[in-house]
Amino acid sequence: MTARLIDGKAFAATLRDRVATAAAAFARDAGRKPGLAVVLVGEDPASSVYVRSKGKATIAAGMESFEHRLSADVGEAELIALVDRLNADDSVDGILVQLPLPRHIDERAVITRIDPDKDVDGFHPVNAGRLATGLEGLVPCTPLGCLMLLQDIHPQLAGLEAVVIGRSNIVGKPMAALLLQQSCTVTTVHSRTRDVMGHVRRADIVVAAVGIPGFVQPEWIKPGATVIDVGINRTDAGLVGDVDPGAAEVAGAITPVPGGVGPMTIAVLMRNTVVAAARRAGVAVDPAL
Ligand SMILES: NC(=O)C1=CN([C@@H]2O[C@H](COP(=O)(O)OP(=O)(O)OC[C@H]3O[C@@H](n4cnc5c(N)ncnc54)[C@H](OP(=O)(O)O)[C@@H]3O)[C@@H](O)[C@H]2O)C=CC1
Ligand SMILES: Nc1nc(=O)c2c([nH]1)NC[C@@H]1CN(c3ccc(C(=O)N[C@@H](CCC(=O)O)C(=O)O)cc3)C=[N+]21
Ligand SMILES: [Mg+2]
Repeated sequence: MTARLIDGKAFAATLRDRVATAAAAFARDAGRKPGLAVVLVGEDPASSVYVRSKGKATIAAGMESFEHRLSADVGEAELIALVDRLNADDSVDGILVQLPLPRHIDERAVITRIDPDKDVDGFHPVNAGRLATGLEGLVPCTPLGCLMLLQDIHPQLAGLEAVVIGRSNIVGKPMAALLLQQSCTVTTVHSRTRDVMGHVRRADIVVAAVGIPGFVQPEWIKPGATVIDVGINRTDAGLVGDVDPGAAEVAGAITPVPGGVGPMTIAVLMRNTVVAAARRAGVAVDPAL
């Protein structure tokens, strides 16, 4: 058996089309375009590439893009002052501070400074709390993109066994919260879990967010399970995921790397920006977005 490949790139393109339609409706109703501010500190080449592709996607969706590039030695106070200005700027609906930040800057201090209603990454503890308690908020882009792919394959997620590998605040924890909200039976495993394989073997849905190339072995996968590979690892062999490619011979459906979750992350960022704009302006937005 060979798994169906989940085409995240194509799915992301359809989501970006719907976002563009919603952005145009917003512009008509609110008299201005939705605006996304992206802040990049330092010149890490990979981060630079992401920031450029976010800027392009923002403009292609009919939204305003504000890029702020600061030098690697910028002080924490100066970065926080920029966040304060973006919070106060009415043309800015979404604020994204590219992570990781240089070591001399306290990431937490910067993220908690962002207005939660402009926090399109969904990283602010207020948005984490809203997600955990079922309140309307902004949901982290990568896990929400994974959920959209999963819902496409499993219109009924309720009752399915889901195993999330990894417990970071930006992927694993919000992914588990979203699956729980969908009434999956959710297990989160991490580096201190005694028998990772034993948990993964029971799963109808596996989401791998570990950061170790090829970590998830084909033998761990229950035949027919759906596998979402969040991993983005740069190796000598190129960009690889957290799942061994052999898993495609066992799974029912699997996301490729590249072309799986990565493009969804950017498309959901666009989606979150229009949603944030509509809520801030008090205008309607397509509830299916
Ligand atoms: N496609 C996209 O858009 C995105 C992709 N990524 C990618 O996803 C991956 C995960 O990212 P992120 O969550 O930020 O990574 P983190 O490093 O923050 O978290 C990794 C998690 O994996 C767990 N882990 C590490 N080793 C093991 C092990 N041997 N067994 C079980 N669990 C283990 C860690 O456990 P513990 O908590 O105990 O340390 C931790 O919870 C990376 O490859 C990253 O590049 C990330 C964001 C967006
Ligand atoms: N505040 C913040 N928010 C983020 O969302 C954020 C961040 N910081 N820091 C870095 C990570 C990583 N991330 C990715 C986005 C898109 C792809 C993506 O589009 N990947 C393509 C391939 C791109 C390539 O070839 O390099 C793919 O998987 O097909 C990957 C990774 C967002 N992140
Ligand atoms: Mg730091």
